Amino acid sequence: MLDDVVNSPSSIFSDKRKLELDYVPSFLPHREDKIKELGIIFKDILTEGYVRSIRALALGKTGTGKTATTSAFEREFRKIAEERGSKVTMVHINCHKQRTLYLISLEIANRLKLPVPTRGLSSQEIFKIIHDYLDKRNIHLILTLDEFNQFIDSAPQDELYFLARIYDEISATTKRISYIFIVNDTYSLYRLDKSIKDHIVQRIIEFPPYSSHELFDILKARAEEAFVKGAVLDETLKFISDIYGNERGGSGNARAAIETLVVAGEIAEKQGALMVTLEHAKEANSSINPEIPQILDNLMDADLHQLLLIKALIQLVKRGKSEEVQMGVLESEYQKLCSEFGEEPRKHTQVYEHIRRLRQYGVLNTRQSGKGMRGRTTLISFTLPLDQKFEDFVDSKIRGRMTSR
Ligand SMILES: Nc1ncnc2c1ncn2[C@@H]1O[C@H](COP(=O)(O)OP(=O)(O)OP(=O)(O)O)[C@@H](O)[C@H]1O
Repeated sequence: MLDDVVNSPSSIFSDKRKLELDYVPSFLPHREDKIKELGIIFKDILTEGYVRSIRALALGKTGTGKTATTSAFEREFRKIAEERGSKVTMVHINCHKQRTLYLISLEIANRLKLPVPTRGLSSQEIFKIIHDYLDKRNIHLILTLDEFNQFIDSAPQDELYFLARIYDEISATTKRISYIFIVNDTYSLYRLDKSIKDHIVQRIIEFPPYSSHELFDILKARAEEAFVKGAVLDETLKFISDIYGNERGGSGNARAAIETLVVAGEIAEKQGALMVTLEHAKEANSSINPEIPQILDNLMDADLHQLLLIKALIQLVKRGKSEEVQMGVLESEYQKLCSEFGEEPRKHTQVYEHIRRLRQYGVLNTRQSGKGMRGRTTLISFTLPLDQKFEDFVDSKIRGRMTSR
């Protein structure tokens, strides 16, 4: 153990990349059964002559391992297919990034290295080209659509219809495209028309929030990969997993737990300590997790523009007399803030969508103004008390988003 400590360039971290959010470890504690479930659902695709399109729905709250698990499944399934000589390819798309059917279709073509003209074709036509390509080469595609609720919430009905009922549009003997839809709340699904829902909600794999002991195992495995051997005490991991453990009122979010561990490690490193102790974890927790753990937890993933909207609201509330701010006022403050940060402000509909999302996260309240005000307008306020810690938290997240570009 001393060898490791002395020879490592950092006395704390041995490989910090292993703590990055998009890193998928080779072993996922408490999710191996979900990988198996996916394997059972998709195994028929490996059989020569299989003609059907399979649909699985991964459902669970934020940080419950949906992305990591489906990515691990894709990696393992690809390997098995290769060993068996079956032609299966996987494309994992985040609907938060590829927000329209057109962008999704282009991204699939791009990942398959399929040249398609970027102008002049509709998304439906691009899908047809993709299907022909798969057909000619006898390939099955498993398309994972991550954060699919974003697509449900923003896509026009006809695009949703096309995606879900693709084989009404493309006539094919062998249905080459199967899906994994990833969704973090059922609210969007309930709103779907039955004619679409039945093609999406077929086989559901649930991802429950993690309990404390599950989070402990996740953190332990991750600490072994990313930290110098013995640098993180078990009591440190236990403290963090108890904060987020679902049965103790926490969110059961592994992302937030890992992020707390990273900050604790950084504090320890800055202090020149050889170990990440309970005190470091406590300090990390209070710096990133003040009074309202669940809300801040949700904000861990917030988009830069959601954070800028929050900052704009903070400024207005601090400046103004009222806790509630009109939508239009917030929007123009946000636009000013964007120009200070050199960011292109988002359009009204997207701003609206961000506000809706922040309301879902529990950060904001919205209500329609009563009769007293000219016309009806949306009034927006914070659900949590404004304090310096919260402001600092938002500022640090904005800095983080700006520097990670
Ligand atoms: N069982 C697990 N073992 C190891 N790491 C995990 C596990 N579950 C989640 N993680 C890690 O926690 C973080 C969040 O997980 P992931 O992104 O898969 O969650 P998610 O359910 O897709 O969340 P969201 O709905 O917010 O996208 C990632 O860094 C992931 O590697």
